[in-house]
Amino acid sequence: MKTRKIKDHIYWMGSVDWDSRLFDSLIPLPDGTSYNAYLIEGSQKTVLLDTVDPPMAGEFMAQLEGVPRIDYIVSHHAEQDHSGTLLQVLEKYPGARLITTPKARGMLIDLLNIPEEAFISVKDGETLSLGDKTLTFIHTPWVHWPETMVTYLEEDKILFSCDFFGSHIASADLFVTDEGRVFEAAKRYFAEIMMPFRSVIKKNLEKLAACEIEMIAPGHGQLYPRPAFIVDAYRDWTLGAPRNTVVLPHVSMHASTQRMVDHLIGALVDKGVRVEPFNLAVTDIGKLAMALVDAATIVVGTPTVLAGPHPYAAYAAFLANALRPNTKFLSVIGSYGWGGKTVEALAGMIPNLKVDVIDPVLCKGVPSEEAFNALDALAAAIARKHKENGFT
Ligand SMILES: Cc1cc2nc3c(=O)[nH]c(=O)nc-3n(C[C@H](O)[C@H](O)[C@H](O)COP(=O)(O)O)c2cc1C
Repeated sequence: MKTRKIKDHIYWMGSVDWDSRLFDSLIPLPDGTSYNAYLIEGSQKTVLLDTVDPPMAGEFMAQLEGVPRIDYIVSHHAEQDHSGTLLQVLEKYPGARLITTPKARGMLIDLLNIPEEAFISVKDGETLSLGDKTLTFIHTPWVHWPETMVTYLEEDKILFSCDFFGSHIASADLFVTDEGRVFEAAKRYFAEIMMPFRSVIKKNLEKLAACEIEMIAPGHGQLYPRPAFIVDAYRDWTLGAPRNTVVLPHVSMHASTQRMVDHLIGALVDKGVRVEPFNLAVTDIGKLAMALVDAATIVVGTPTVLAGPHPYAAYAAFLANALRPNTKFLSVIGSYGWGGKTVEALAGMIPNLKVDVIDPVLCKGVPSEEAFNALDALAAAIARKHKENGFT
């Protein structure tokens, strides 16, 4: 992809990664992603905002061939998908100074061996004049590492937000054209990357409310010409109450747990509770993460395997614990052959979740009438608790 003009003297640079299907060796990328860098030419100084993932360096450096001078490079975030090409850029522009938060300075030295003399550390709210354009650096810690910041371009009212408000989408459209599609991708991104830091993100959103923003230019995905769309979505994901929804990650080897899951889905639907089941043997964990953003209850469906939960169920519990959703209730259902500590093991895996545990439903072998009745009672208890809490 070539450099693209956003407005006079403001350009998108970077790389659209159409084919990547896994990020951080963990996160599924059904729609690829992009690594966005930006170039701003002021009347006196030129600044580059971020770089690209090292495998994309060739494409990025080719874009820089037409750029004779860079005075400053802003590194919003030390993670390599944005910072990984900094050394090459500094080599090409040895006079350029690298602008970061004080924390990012240390991290970039540790991660990339960037020489100390390249840095200028900026305070929260510090400004930099490019002549006719003014940049304000706003520290936004834990979006999603401790060192992160964003840049506000005052004259053009553009927020360069790096991972904040990002989405993993590869597209030839520079700007968001389909808000529905981007909503889904941005919610997935929020769930996987931002959700563990929900409370600090809330504070960072409040901080940004002071800026009049006409466009958001993130580090991944398309640019937002209507920023309210994504800012409102972030407010909802961080401030909103959980919904009247059960997320039901489950796995079954010989169909007994599966029959329990099927029964519970029907019982919950009868009681007016939405259900999002995820068969862990085939599921995309990004979809599971996304569903956790606003689910009031998690029910894990698992057989007992070697005295504990099936490893896929353990993985789902571990993931939910790491992502720290705002879930309020949790239960476990499943089949066993002779005995074990499935519930105790799962309960020990979720110390971060502030949930009330609703009585589990375990049954020996294939589910009996008694087990189905217990599942009906579980569905009724969930529906009652959701109603008592006003979850809609
Ligand atoms: C590899 C393996 C290990 C198992 N380990 C246990 C166990 O430790 N304790 C137990 O009660 N049942 C154990 N079982 C039996 C299953 O829990 C039992 O067959 C259950 O009904 C399977 O549920 P499913 O049909 O949903 O897969 C094991 C089964 C398999 C295949």
